[in-house]
Amino acid sequence: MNAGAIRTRILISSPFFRALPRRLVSRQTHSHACARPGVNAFTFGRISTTPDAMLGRARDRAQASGPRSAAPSSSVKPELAKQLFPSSSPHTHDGNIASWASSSQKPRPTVGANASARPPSFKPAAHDPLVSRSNNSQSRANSLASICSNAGSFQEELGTSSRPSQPYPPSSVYIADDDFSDDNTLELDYECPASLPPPPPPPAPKPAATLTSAPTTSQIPWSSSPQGHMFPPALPRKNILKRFLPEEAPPPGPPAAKKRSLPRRWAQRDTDALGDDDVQEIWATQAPKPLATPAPKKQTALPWDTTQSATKERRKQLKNQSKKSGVEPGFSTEEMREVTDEHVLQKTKASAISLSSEQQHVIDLVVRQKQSVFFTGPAGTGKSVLMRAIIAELKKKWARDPERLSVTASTGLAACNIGGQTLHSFSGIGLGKEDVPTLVKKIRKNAKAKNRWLRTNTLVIDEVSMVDGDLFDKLSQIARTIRNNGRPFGGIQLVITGDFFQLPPVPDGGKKEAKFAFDAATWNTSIDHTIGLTQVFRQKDPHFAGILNEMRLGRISDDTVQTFKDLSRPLGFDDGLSYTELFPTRQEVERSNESRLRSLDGPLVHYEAHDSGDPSLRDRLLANMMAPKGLALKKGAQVMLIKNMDETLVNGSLGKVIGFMNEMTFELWSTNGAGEGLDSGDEGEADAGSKKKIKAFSRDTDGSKDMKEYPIVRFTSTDGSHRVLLCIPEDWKVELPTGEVQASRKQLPLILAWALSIHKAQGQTLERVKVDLGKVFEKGQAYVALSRAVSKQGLQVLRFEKSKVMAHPRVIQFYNKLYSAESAVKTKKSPSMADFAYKGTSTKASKTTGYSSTSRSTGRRNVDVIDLDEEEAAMAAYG
Ligand SMILES: Nc1ncnc2c1ncn2[C@@H]1O[C@H](COP(=O)(O)OP(=O)(O)OP(=O)(O)O)[C@@H](O)[C@H]1O
Repeated sequence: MNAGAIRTRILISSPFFRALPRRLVSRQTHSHACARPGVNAFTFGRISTTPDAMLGRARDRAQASGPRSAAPSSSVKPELAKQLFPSSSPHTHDGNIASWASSSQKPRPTVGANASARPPSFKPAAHDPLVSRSNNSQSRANSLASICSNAGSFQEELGTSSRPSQPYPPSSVYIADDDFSDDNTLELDYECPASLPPPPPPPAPKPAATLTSAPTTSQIPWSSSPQGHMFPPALPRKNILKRFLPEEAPPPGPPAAKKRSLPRRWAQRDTDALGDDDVQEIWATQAPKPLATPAPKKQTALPWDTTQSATKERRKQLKNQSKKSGVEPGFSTEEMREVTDEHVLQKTKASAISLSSEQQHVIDLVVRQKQSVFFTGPAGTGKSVLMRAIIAELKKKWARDPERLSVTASTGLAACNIGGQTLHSFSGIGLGKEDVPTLVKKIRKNAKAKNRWLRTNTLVIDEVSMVDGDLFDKLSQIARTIRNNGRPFGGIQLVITGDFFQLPPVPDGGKKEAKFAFDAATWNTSIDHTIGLTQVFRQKDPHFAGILNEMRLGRISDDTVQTFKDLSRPLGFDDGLSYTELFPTRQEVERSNESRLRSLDGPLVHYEAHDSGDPSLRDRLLANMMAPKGLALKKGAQVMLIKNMDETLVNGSLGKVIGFMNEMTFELWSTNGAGEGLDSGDEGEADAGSKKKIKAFSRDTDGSKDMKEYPIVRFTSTDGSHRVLLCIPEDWKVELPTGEVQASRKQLPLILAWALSIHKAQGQTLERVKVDLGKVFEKGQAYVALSRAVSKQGLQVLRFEKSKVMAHPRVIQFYNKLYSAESAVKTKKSPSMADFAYKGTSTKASKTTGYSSTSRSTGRRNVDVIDLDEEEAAMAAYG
């Protein structure tokens, strides 16, 4: 049976099929009938003429046809029911998305009509989407509304759990001729096993076992060697074989088995996917010493590996090598040695992040359980780290179909941080001021935007606190209309993060106050789970984390006020590195950076960005880019890295410009010990002396290298060690999910970093920060500013006033209701809440943040809610 046949059967025997519109059924079956005449063609041909009645029979037949055909059905059914047909319609709307669609739609059959024509054999079961949808929708809407919308409605929600089912609203979904031009979106991410790629061959013997046993004897013939011998020899194998020619074999007797670690590439790869290169690498690594040439130094790509990825990897290594071994002109020999010493790199590489259990729980919900999730939590709880991990997982999942994942954020800067695009750009709505029918028409005219809506399975939205509630509703309705799917966001899985206590949406001209996303009518029905992250990673000091948390809630004690006032003392560090200043307004920022740059001696060096892309789009797309169009630097300038280089040199690392060199001179510095003879403390002379040498050297070169001078920056990396980097231009791209580049900018990965706006600093972690709260104008702004700091020791606060600490009452109410729901759940012990609730505990979290950590679910659709402790609840209740 081919894949198509199996797929069709599963559709028939699943609840999904019952909800398929008539025309789609006919189309699916028709194509199948054409492909496979005979029994199937007959069956499906009949279905295509009288669908509903035939569906029942087909399903019965499929079920009766034996365990083989029934198995996929039963295993798929609940999953599909859960994923495809949860409650959908926003309670503020009648569910008739036709009213949102363009007026040019033709009369169409409706799902409602199909539902009413269902034969008795389709009596709604617990998982029948056509019935439970209405039921779920109602109870879930109530449940969620009770949590987030109505002050006293939680009790009501508990009381409504036994409400009778309500019929599905009739005639609610219209189908346009081209609405199923992309039928496979309807399958979402389910594929029947037979349509998947063939299963991998049985696992190869464990590499560890193979590899450790190999060197113990020199007489391993090819036939008993690892499965690499199965592969046809390639040219370079000559070298490998040479090592194992009998005459070159070591003398008989077991040579001392040397403990060898696995090559990294081996460890990362599937053992059953060994290629020629792997064989070579394994042999190279395994070759006993006396046999042949010494084992080559550990490489991740061999010279003869000319695959694109290997070449890219090698280039990257070379680039990193030259960067990492850089020596700072003007530093003493000892300091230079310290910088170039390999141990610095070794040490820094050890500090990789491992996700906490609550972070992993969210990954599980999103990636494995395919739930729509909103995860929130105070500043520094690792929301961005988690989001990046989720994106990485989802990218792996959709490696073959990358358009299924769309990564967006509310602002350009936030989007850059996660390698995505703005929500506006993704949706193709421009500024999005028009009403939904107009926006839908606009998108339908834009094939790319329409395709994005149709192809997306998972939509990531970062920094949701800055997404306007009306925009959220519009997007949900647009998705439902364009995808012709009445579920929230047209069935797209949402992965949303942000902290509503941080910066709110920027209100547009007409509106007095911004509307939060959680105030959107469709918010509750769009989110399956709300998870509260509780473990603060940024601040290690529990007291500091605690007072920041007070600020977050806008309720600070007198002691806390005093603590912040005491932080007005100047910051003093003796390593020459200054602090970052944060200001509420952009003017203050520019003024500060310019004056600090002016105050430095020495010539100004300008770096103009090289932009490319469609000129009509380019400037707008690149306007929000962190990398500036023009950058002026001087020796001694304080800069911030705006791109991740490796584990310890990351976006946000602070550094100081210590000189300017071209790539050639920098290489010479690092490889030829160009720092010899430099006296520490005499940077000027050192520079001059070394440049003389370098000039002489560069005359001998063929001029193929870029001789432009770039800044050499001495960074303090995340583990506190110093790293020196020649900062050469990097690329920033604004691209579509397909990888098509819309605009790009080539610029140094640096910005002046004496001062930043608080809005730009959102999402950053700063070791040393001075905050001037004088002109704070926004709720959450003071909290965002102060919570960037890692410690009190690295924080200076100017013009702190209690009145500057403002939390939005609506936000307090929102979080407070999550708490109330949690309290109620604790009392009632709802049996269903355990289904998806986060069960891990985090004692560390309660120690460091004063939070208790479990999150619970409150209803059939399981909404996890944040569990606040008494103190916080008391504070939150104030709102
Ligand atoms: N699991 C983890 N283990 C160790 N460190 C972590 C972990 N998760 C996050 N961090 C660190 O905590 C700091 C804050 O993380 P992150 O910026 O993701 O927090 P956030 O919740 O997004 O903060 P904000 O709301 O302020 O943007 C970073 O320095 C990050 O490296």
